[in-house]
Amino acid sequence: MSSVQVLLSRLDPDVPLPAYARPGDAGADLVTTSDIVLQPGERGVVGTGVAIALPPGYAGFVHPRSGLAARAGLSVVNTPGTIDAGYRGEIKVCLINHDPVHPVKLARGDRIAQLVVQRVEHAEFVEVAELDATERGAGGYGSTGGHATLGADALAAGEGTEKQ
Ligand SMILES: O=c1ccn([C@H]2C[C@H](O)[C@@H](COP(=O)(O)OP(=O)(O)OP(=O)(O)O)O2)c(=O)[nH]1
Ligand SMILES: [Mg+2]
Repeated sequence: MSSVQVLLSRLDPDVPLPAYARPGDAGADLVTTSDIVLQPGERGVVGTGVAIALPPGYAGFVHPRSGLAARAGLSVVNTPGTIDAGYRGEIKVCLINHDPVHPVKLARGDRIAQLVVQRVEHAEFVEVAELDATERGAGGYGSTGGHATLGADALAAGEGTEKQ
């Protein structure tokens, strides 16, 4: 995998640097600097103890970890969180407990999210009178079918499709 050098400042001297758990991993794990308990449905912002300077043309995206999501219902509210190249503050993570019953207990140093660094482009928005025609057109939000979790009654009632 190609790599890009990203300057980093540790705001909390005891936290580990973001690290890729395996050589081909896309995300470098981030840890929480604080202990936190999230009740069912509760959210909370935690620090990661690091600030970075991404080169221009790059952005960081804070993704949830799938293991914690599946086992505990833990996710990131604004997934993926966007870290702008110009941002020099501490990377923070807005966690949420989606489990309907059990609290999620996290301890300082736990790996709670992962940072994916990607190249990004700025769009040059060019206004035109009409857009070109495509096969998809304006069809979206399930226009191709595949409502696996919706029953026939719900589909007949139009649930899961855009309301006009
Ligand atoms: O999960 C996240 C998301 C964002 N940020 C920081 C870095 C990012 O560059 C900045 C702004 O994020 P965003 O643009 O998503 O938030 P906003 O609500 O639009 O704030 P702003 O008005 O500062 O852009 O906040 C984080 O630390 N963690
Ligand atoms: Mg913003």
